[in-house]
Amino acid sequence: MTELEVSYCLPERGLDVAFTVPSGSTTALVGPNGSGKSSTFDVICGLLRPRQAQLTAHGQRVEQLPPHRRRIGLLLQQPLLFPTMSVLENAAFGLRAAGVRRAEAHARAQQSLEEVGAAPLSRRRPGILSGGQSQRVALARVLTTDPDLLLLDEPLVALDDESQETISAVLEHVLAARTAVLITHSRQEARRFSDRLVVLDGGQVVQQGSWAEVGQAPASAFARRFTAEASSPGPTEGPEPR
Ligand SMILES: Nc1ncnc2c1ncn2[C@@H]1O[C@H](COP(=O)(O)OP(=O)(O)OP(=O)(O)O)[C@@H](O)[C@H]1O
Repeated sequence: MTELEVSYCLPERGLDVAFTVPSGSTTALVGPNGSGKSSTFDVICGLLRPRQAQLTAHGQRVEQLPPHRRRIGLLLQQPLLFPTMSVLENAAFGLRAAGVRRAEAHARAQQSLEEVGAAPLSRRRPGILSGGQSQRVALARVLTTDPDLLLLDEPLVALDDESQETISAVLEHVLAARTAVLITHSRQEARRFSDRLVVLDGGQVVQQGSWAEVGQAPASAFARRFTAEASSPGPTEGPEPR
C-alpha cells in the first residue's frame, strides 16, 4: 500500500519531482547538492506550496492543508526544544497545541518518552540535556502526536559520534513500525535506516526502488556511487570523481 504520493513542479527552481513511499517503508531521499531534497522536504511538510502539486498522504489529498493538519511528524537536524518548558511539557506540546487536555497530553507524552528511552528526563529543562538527549526528546515530541508519516531531515548530522550511535539505535526501533522519509547526504545513514531509495538528480527523480533494485541497475552516476558496496568513501564523504 502506498502511504505517500508526491508530484510537484517548481519551474523557477528547475524541479519536476514525482515519487511514492510505500506504507511501512523508510525511504531515503538522496541526490547531489542542489538536486531538490530540501525543496521536496518543504513541499511534503507544507512550507512550500507549489501551484502545480499533488500530494496524497494516507489516502487523502493534503496539498491544500496547512502543515499542522498533514499528520506528518518532523525531526530536523536541531531539536529546537522550548527552553522554558520541562521535557515532559515539550513532549506534550503538539497535543496541547491541538487542544488536548493536560492530563491526557502528559500521559501520552510520557509514553513517547518511554519509547525513546528518555522517561527519566521528564522533569528536566532542555538547557541541561546533551545533544543526544535533546534529539530523543524531539523525537518523543513527534511521536506523541502519532503522525502517519515521519519526515526526517539529517537527524544525526549535528550530533557527536557517541550520541549518533545512541539515537541511531532509538531511530531503528521507532522506524521499524512506521512509514518514514529520510533526507540525508550520508550513505551510511541511508544504509542503516532505509529500505528504499528515491534518487534525485538535476531536479528530477531519476530512480526509485529498493537498495537491491537501484544497486543492480543504477540509473545515474550518483546512484551507482551511492549504492556501491565498497569500503571507499560515500559520494558526499570524499571528492567527486572527475
Ligand atoms: N529559496 C530558493 N529560491 C530559489 N531557488 C532555490 C531556493 N532554494 C533552493 N533553490 C534551488 O532549487 C534547486 C534545489 O535546491 P535544494 O536546496 O532543494 O536541493 P538539495 O538537494 O537540498 O541541495 P543540498 O544537498 O545542497 O542541500 C537548486 O537549484 C537551488 O538553487
